[in-house]
Amino acid sequence: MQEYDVQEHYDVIVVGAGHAGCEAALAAARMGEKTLLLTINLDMVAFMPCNPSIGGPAKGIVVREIDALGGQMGRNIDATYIQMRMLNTGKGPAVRALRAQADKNEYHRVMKETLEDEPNLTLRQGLAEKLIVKNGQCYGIITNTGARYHAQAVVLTAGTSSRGKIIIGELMYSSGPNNSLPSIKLSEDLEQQGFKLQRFKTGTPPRVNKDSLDFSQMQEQPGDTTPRSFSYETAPQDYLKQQIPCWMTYTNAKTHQIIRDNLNRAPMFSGVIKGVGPRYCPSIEDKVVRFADKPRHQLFIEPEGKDTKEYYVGDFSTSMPEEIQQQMLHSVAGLEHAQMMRPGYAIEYDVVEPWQLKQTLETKIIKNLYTAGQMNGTSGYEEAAGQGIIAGINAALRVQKKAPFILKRNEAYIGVMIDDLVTKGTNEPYRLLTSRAEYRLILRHDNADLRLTAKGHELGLISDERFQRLQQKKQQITAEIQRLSVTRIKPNQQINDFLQQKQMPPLKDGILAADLLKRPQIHYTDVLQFLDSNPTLSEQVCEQVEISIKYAGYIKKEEAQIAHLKKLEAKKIPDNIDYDDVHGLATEALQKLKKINPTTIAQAERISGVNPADISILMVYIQRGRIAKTVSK
Ligand SMILES: Cc1cc2nc3c(=O)[nH]c(=O)nc-3n(C[C@H](O)[C@H](O)[C@H](O)COP(=O)(O)OP(=O)(O)OC[C@H]3O[C@@H](n4cnc5c(N)ncnc54)[C@H](O)[C@@H]3O)c2cc1C
Repeated sequence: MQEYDVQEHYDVIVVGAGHAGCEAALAAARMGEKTLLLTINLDMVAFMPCNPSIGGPAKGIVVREIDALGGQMGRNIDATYIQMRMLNTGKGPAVRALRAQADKNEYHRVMKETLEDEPNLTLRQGLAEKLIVKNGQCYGIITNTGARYHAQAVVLTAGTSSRGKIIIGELMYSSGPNNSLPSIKLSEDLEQQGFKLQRFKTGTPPRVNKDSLDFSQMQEQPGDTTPRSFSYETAPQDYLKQQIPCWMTYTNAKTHQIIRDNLNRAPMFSGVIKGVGPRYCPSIEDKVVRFADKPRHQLFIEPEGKDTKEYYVGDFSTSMPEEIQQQMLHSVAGLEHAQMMRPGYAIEYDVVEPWQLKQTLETKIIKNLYTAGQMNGTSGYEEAAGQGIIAGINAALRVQKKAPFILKRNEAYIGVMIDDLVTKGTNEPYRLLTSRAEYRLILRHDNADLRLTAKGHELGLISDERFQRLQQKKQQITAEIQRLSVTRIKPNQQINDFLQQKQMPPLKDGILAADLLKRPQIHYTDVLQFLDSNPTLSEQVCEQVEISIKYAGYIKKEEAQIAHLKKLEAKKIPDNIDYDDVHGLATEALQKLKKINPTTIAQAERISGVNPADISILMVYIQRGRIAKTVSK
């Protein structure tokens, strides 16, 4: 192919308009950089190849974090959802999670429109095959048509297309998701540049036609009657008025028998395919074998949109041959006559081993080259988008010659995820879980704006007006907490009757309003009835007041741990450290420290195989000033 230089000026190039690529490109463009977003197929922008839903435990928090930083995912799902539910409402605030069922085509269409409307952004169809690299620095990409695009920074977000291979029973062929073109040469080029790649796999269930389903045999899963939104910008009057229900049914002994009888025909299960699969989204074959004592597994039957009859059979992901998938479906209550519109399939793809990345998602091997999303070893739209916005921001900051932007573990789930990836690597598709965060009570769904909006504003991604609104909200929360902390409620008939109803002893002396609120089963709105002249506050402010007071003890504990972490984060490891010169390190610690090259003592501590004794040795070495010249990373 004859190559030619494209005569267009770009600062940042983003390859791939999936969930990571859309956020990366929008962030870079909104920060003022001329950005090219190049993708294999414009009809698959922000495409959801698996479950058409956004959010859920931990993932929903990431969507809010993206929104607080000025990203698009929250706004896009608010504009295109067909059902919204808050999960885990009976549990504590740390694990509550918003989840929305998306209209898959609308989600794609609205995101594409947003990209098209973005002033500094050029959206173009094309397949990137090679990087332009000189002296260890990336200057652009070359496409399959020979176009050479130049820029100062490049973000790769190739997703499951990276040397993708689709598997349906005995059928295997080279392909990206949903029969799209695979990205083969870019993978080969990355290997040639010295990157270590590994193979992961994932799967998706069959889709069925609504008209062939018997919903009378399923349980309805309606949306919440009190609507909510992911984005802090979505106004309540824009909430969807008529939600579409999802449905639930179960597998049974017959389904499991069909699966067991055909395990040798499921290559993803039988081991014919070597890629590592997602532990937290196992195929139905996996579940039947791993949990052999379970008589049934839940299946969620979910619409793919409001203008389509296609329904997604959730939790039924499979790589069985098509005919077996039919049999499996027909064994399930309500699906006896299900007409399969698309078979389920598995996909195997390449991943850049993420320890080769810095916390900014810039690669350690090639300067000005960033990678984000599924190609860094994660699984999920939200995980991809969370990395995308960070890579896009850092690419723009590099062009602007400004300091990088890193979210720490105590600041955001996005920070937890990236730190896990670059510090520990991953041997399987990485999914965010609330259990991965050590500061769960601080990294809540409801306070993402309080944690991150100021950062988004500083980066130029949040408007002054939105920032002012946040400042006002903060002031109202502080003032109300202060008021409840000094206002004493005197004992009287009204409060004692109330306490009796709650099976609590009556008040003898007065009680501070905040102390009353700290009691279990007592809410902020309960306390208000015993106070004079209450201020008019938004629901969001009331929620913060209640959580801040009720969980004050736990929050304080986490804050103390964070203070300790900050001390360790402040202890930088010089870039030019020669670990071979640090005597006494255990062999495993030496190898890992050389491989990961941590930037702080806190990060070094989190590397598995680096023990407290190694950390002490390292700290003494650094304190003694054995390093000739300190170069910041
Ligand atoms: C079959 C299947 C099942 C899945 N199941 C689950 C699941 O159960 N749970 C879960 O959490 N996640 C699942 N996922 C993963 C989910 O789809 C991804 O996590 C998410 O889409 C990743 O976003 P991304 O932006 O990183 O990549 P993608 O969404 O894959 O987007 C990558 C984009 O880059 C484009 N591209 C690739 N290479 C090039 C190139 N060389 N030049 C130009 N453009 C390029 C592609 O065309 C695509 O548009 C599944 C994915 C598939 C395909």
